[in-house]
Amino acid sequence: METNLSNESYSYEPSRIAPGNLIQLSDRLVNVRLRLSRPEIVLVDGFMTDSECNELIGIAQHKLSPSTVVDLQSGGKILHEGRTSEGTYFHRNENTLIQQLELRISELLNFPIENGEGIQILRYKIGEEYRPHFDFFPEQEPGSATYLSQGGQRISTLILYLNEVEDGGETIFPDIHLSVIPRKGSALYFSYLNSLNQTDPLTLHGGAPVKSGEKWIATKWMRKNEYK
Ligand SMILES: O=C(O)CCC(=O)C(=O)O
Ligand SMILES: [Fe+2]
Repeated sequence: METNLSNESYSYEPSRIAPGNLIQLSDRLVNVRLRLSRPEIVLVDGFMTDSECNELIGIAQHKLSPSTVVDLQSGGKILHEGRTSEGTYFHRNENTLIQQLELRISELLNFPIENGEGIQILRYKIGEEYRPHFDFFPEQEPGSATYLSQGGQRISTLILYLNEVEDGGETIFPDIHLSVIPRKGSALYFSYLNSLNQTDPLTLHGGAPVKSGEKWIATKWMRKNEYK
């Protein structure tokens, strides 16, 4: 008799990301550096050039404000001690660089641009962090309803590292004991919603406190349906 010792409830499905060590996108060749299948995590190098990273930081740095989290009761955005970065958003298509990145992301993920939220930029200074959390919305909480009404549940996250962090600032997955060290131009993908609408609890993750230097990232969340 087969016994499910792992106590797993999430059913894993084939990756959307192409196989192989190198992936040719229409404007870049990117190198896959790590693939994990449970949970699904893919790390690629060379997703952005240094000058694209610098340009993105340059246009974001003047419009940062303190990061918020969703209040699960009201659906409003609130400040929270677990998330101490500053950030900003770009609308889809907001400028040429954003447009190019959105096309590249959509090609890497084999998923429609229209399902993407606007790119979020975050800056963490020394001591700032984002404590472990899920990027999907808890379906049973009243505060999730407004978010879920704009394109449905999130299915995946792509984090773009825009600079090198002198020390600290890893993206951590505590339940699988994984830390990813930021590298300028690299992209970290993880997915957590399958076609059965199950969400993967192993994708609990956070941004560890920066110990030295600054950390800049851009984040693209994909929704199940078109995001409006
Ligand atoms: O800072 C990180 O590495 C993680 C960021 C993150 O989890 C998020 O933006 O949702
Ligand atoms: Fe997150």
